[in-house]
Amino acid sequence: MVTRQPDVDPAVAATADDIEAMRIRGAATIADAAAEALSTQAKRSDATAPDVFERQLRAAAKTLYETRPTAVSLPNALRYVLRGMDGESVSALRDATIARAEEFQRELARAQTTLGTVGANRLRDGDVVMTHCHSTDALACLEAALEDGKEVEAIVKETRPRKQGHITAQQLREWGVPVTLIVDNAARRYLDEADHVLVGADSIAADGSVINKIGTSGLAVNARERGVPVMVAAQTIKLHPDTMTGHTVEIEMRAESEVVSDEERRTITGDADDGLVVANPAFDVTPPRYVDAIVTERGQFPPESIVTLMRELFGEMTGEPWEP
Ligand SMILES: O=P(O)(O)OC[C@H]1O[C@H](OP(=O)(O)O)[C@H](O)[C@@H]1O
Repeated sequence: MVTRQPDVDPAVAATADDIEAMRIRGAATIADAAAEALSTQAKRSDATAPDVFERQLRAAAKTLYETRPTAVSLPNALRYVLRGMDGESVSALRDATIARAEEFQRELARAQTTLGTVGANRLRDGDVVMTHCHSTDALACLEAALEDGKEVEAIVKETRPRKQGHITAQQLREWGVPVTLIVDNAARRYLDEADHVLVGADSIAADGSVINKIGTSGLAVNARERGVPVMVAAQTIKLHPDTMTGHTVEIEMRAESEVVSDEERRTITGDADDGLVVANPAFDVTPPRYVDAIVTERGQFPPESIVTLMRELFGEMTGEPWEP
């Protein structure tokens, strides 16, 4: 459970729980939900003084921030909305915050659509695309290619331990795309049939490293060895400004229950039940040399040049998202 801050609306706390438990998941979807939650906090605030209203909003932001550490879209969303919290009275602050959250959500949706058209330009009619996990940014590229009348096929990696590849497969089948679902271990074999690897990102570091679902880096290394280009679909909300000042991106470690059941654990360890560590990192880091292009709503970039865009969009940012 997320640490509760005082004065946080129950609806905000519920959103935080949903993000933590991954009922709400995917970097862009988390950002959208966080903006929505801040808007809800603003609408429902019982504050009668501006400083109390602001304190409540910052407490809500901190509660949301503490859910999951890796996807930078979450703090970027919180910062964006809180920077619009402007006004001399509670009602002015409320209106400004709600309007800012709506603006953020609108821009988020627009960015994904624009990114999709850029990514689709990299895909040719008849291409086979290998995917990893479930990324709405990556799927936007495929959707735009389909809208352009291109026929594409997909090889979808299952993506252990949570099997989010199934969500990708379901979406692609709804769009009529032929799908071959494979276990993660079959990826290298099937790369011979793929024209592209297409993945999303939870964070992009200043050096162009891509932080995405565990297994992305191994896939990218194998793709390079096989000569298959790796395309990362990531809105600029995924750019991690703190990495410009030397900070690293924290990799979330998740519960062992996602990997083994209690029964499986007992089978392995017997009654002793010690000496077994189950490690479950949710993400890994793909170095820029294995990535061919980062596709954003501002166009596509070689990973090494992404820092230029990062500086232009974010400047040198410091401090926690909820700090003024
Ligand atoms: O923003 P979109 O492209 O939807 O997703 C980006 C990334 O977020 C997901 O993380 P998780 O499932 O929340 O752990 C996956 O790693 C995916 O590639």
